[in-house]
Amino acid sequence: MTRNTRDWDESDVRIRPNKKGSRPRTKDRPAYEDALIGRIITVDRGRYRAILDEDTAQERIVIAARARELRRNPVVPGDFVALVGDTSGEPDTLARLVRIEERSTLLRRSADDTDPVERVVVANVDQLVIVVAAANPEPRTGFIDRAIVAAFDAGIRPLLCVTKADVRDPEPFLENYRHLDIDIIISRTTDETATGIDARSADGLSALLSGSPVEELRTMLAGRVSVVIGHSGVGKSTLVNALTSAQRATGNVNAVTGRGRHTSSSALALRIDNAPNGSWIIDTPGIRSFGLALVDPENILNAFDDLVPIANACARGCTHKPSEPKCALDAWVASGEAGPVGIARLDSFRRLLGQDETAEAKELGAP
Ligand SMILES: Nc1nc2c(ncn2[C@@H]2O[C@H](COP(=O)(O)OP(=O)(O)OP(=O)(O)O)[C@@H](O)[C@H]2O)c(=O)[nH]1
Repeated sequence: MTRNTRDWDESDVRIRPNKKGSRPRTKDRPAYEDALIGRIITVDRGRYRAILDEDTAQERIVIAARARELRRNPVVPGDFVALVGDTSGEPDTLARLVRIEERSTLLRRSADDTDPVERVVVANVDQLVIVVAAANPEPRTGFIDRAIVAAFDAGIRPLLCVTKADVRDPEPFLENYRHLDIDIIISRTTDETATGIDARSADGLSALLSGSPVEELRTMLAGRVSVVIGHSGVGKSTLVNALTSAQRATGNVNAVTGRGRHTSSSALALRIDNAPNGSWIIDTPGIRSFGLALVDPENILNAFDDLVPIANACARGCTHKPSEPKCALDAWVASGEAGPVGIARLDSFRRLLGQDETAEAKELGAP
């Protein structure tokens, strides 16, 4: 006779001693209905740091280990997870992570030469902040396009943040993005000490960032969870520090993560200062690529709401690429109804569609 699963606790997980059959059977797993739900902020060598009772007086960081039955399931920053056992967050305690809640979005890093496995990077993010420098290092449209495709495909809103506009005018290269519906923030350093935001970079030096672009970005990130990507040296750390500085100044970052940021090699969720509850930014050191192998063209098309009704006339299975003999988007241009803006939008759409064509295009850093 089966017991009511409500009576079960974690000790009811049946672990069979047999080597081959050590995973508990699905039907025997308890539901953990009394588990607490937390947000994963970072993962470090098999230990998961979750924030519990967020934005309440009981808020605490709990360190957890993954339950045996989840060992094949990646848990990443941004995940909401169910925790049982000691969830006090007291020093030297360890909770047990027993379930990953359903994810609203998921970003994957593509396989590359050194790592053949496609890995999950972050979960449940609303926005992808793509940071590029106007110069030093040079901006690469390939990198940006692939990141935009990855975001559209995952149902995440992309934002483009151009740094170092004090070094070079970014407008000529931004022409490539004016026909996409994405917000662009242009950041620069300033001499105005009264309005500038002093932010430390990854190398420990300070840069005085012009205040208004940082505030514009802060507004766009308000109340949302965003992930930030960019090549080394573009000023990503400087920007993230400008948005999360109060935590660092008060030393909370170390309390939260247990280590200094520059030693961090995994993604890390940080709370944005002077922003409403639930405003988080996830920094992704060293992550330069996203999986584009299985991009669905319809997901890209959906980001171009003016093209959707036109493309509805296409035959089923039309990829909308220029090679399609009867794509309704070509007929629209030929009829003269598209106009110059429509033509530019179609060009942008097709440029993004082309991003999944070659194997090396999977690597965001490819020139
Ligand atoms: N001129 C100028 N320099 C900037 C700007 N933003 C950042 N920098 C400088 O660019 C350098 C690199 O900045 P970081 O923030 O460390 O760059 P990063 O992208 O985090 O680099 P990694 O940590 O290597 O990934 C630092 O010396 C910054 O002070 C800017 O808007 N203008």
